[in-house]
Amino acid sequence: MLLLSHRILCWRSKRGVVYDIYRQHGRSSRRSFAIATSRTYEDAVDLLNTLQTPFGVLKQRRDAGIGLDESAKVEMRKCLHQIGYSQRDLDKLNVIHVAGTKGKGSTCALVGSILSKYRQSRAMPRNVGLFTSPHLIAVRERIRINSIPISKGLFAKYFFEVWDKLDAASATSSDLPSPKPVYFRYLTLMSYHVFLQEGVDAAIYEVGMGGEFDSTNIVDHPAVTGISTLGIDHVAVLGKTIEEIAWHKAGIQKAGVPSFTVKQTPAALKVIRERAEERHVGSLAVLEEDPRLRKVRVRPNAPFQRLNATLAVALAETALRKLDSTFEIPPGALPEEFVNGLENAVWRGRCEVKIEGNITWYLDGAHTQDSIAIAAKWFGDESFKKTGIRVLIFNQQGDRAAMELLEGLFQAIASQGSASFDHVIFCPTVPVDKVGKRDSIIHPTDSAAMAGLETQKAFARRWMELDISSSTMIKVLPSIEDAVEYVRSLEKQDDDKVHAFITGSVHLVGRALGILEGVEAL
Ligand SMILES: Nc1ncnc2c1ncn2[C@@H]1O[C@H](COP(=O)(O)OP(=O)(O)OP(=O)(O)O)[C@@H](O)[C@H]1O
Ligand SMILES: [Mg+2]
Ligand SMILES: [Mg+2]
Repeated sequence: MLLLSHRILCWRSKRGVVYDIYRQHGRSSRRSFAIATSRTYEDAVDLLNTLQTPFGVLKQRRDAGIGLDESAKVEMRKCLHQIGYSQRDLDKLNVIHVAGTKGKGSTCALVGSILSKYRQSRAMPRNVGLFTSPHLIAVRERIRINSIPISKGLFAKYFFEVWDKLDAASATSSDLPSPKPVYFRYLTLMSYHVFLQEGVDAAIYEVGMGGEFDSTNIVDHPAVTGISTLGIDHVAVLGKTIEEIAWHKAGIQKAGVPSFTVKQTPAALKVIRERAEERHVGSLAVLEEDPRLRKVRVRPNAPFQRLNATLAVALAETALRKLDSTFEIPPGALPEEFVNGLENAVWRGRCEVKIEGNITWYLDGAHTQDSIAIAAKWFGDESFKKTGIRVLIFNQQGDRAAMELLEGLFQAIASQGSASFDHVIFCPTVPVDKVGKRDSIIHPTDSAAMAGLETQKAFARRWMELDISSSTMIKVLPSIEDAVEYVRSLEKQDDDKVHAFITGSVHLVGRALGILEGVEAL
């Protein structure tokens, strides 16, 4: 059913959930006015997807130069109260809060893995929560307990509990009905509910965007805060300079709370120090690579990952001391739990290698200039000395300077010598002719450009200009499924080794992993 008036757009989903979208002052907000008749995980994800901000609205905001402000935090605090918690309840979570341009998710996963080892050996913490973004395959990957994504059943239960509490608060309020928090805010709110209900006493939070105005930044007394490597990303929202970006990220530091960062450019570090002082943090330490990591096999064994591990060690140690004031690491080598935690941490889709017969898949979701250079170097180190056919699969359709990203990738590959790709494939992340999985529906993309594969065709033209000397086959394919099939057909034709590098977007890598493994979540 689809009813359309100039004020209200209303539709009924297959499962009988009715939604409406009110158009107010040119901006849309949503509110469910009928009770869902069915409340499965799928229903929850469908409802959650209605909270995504449409591409057009994002674009309008960007074009008008509207940046971030306090509003997300104001709304989050209000909603936290509406779902039955006080600010002080969040202190029970002993939050480990991580901001940064690159390495946030990896650092969070490393901390989670270390704490999980202590949970096994000493029952401290009792339960470890991990909130990260974006997800690779299923949205429930964003909320983990003891490293495992919460089940579909738990996701649905907590999703609808939050939904109902917000509806009830809205119904009893004398104010106009307030729209639900948007997608990321809703998930953040829900994560607090999940962790508090499930007895989590150490919760690791990856910032969504920036830090100062992020919806994760409403915890007044975290156990510790960490700022990973800073660089340039999200310039439309955070600013074009490293100082502006650092200002946002350094806004997670809190009064009386220890703060850690890693070595940064002097300009970034200056801002972090100023913000630490302004906030009266407990202490600020700027970490160089931890010498105790020399004997630890972090994966990949690259400087950037050892720096993430350095930060993770400091964050985990501080959190453990918060849980047990007598906790101390003996001088010298790292304790077994730290070593095992670091060596066995799993963070999918980042520098990941998968072998399938003669095909080796190299998957990395890098999508900034700095990280794509690192990913290209990693691929070169892993594959250039080996014989076989080399394939690149690339996409980037978010709010980024995608062409510069592609050029950066080309340069980073070219700078490693004469090896190059035999096949280069550009494809959209969500197939244009197939219905995408509901977990991977991303509204903030330009659907018109996507339908015509305009972005991918432009990538192909640019690669052709850059790659003048080579005999590379350049292709635009309608979906990542087709790209995977294409690579598999190469293996069949030549019976040769194939090295396939998939990069440029976390969403692309996630979808590829879903196809390769046929799983619903990672
Ligand atoms: N410290 C680092 N410095 C530079 N690049 C890094 C660093 N850590 C990781 N990377 C690169 O960035 C990619 C993404 O890493 P990760 O998921 O940890 O970052 P993130 O900050 O969570 O990024 P996102 O913006 O996707 O949330 C990795 O696959 C790797 O290529
Ligand atoms: Mg990011
Ligand atoms: Mg991340």
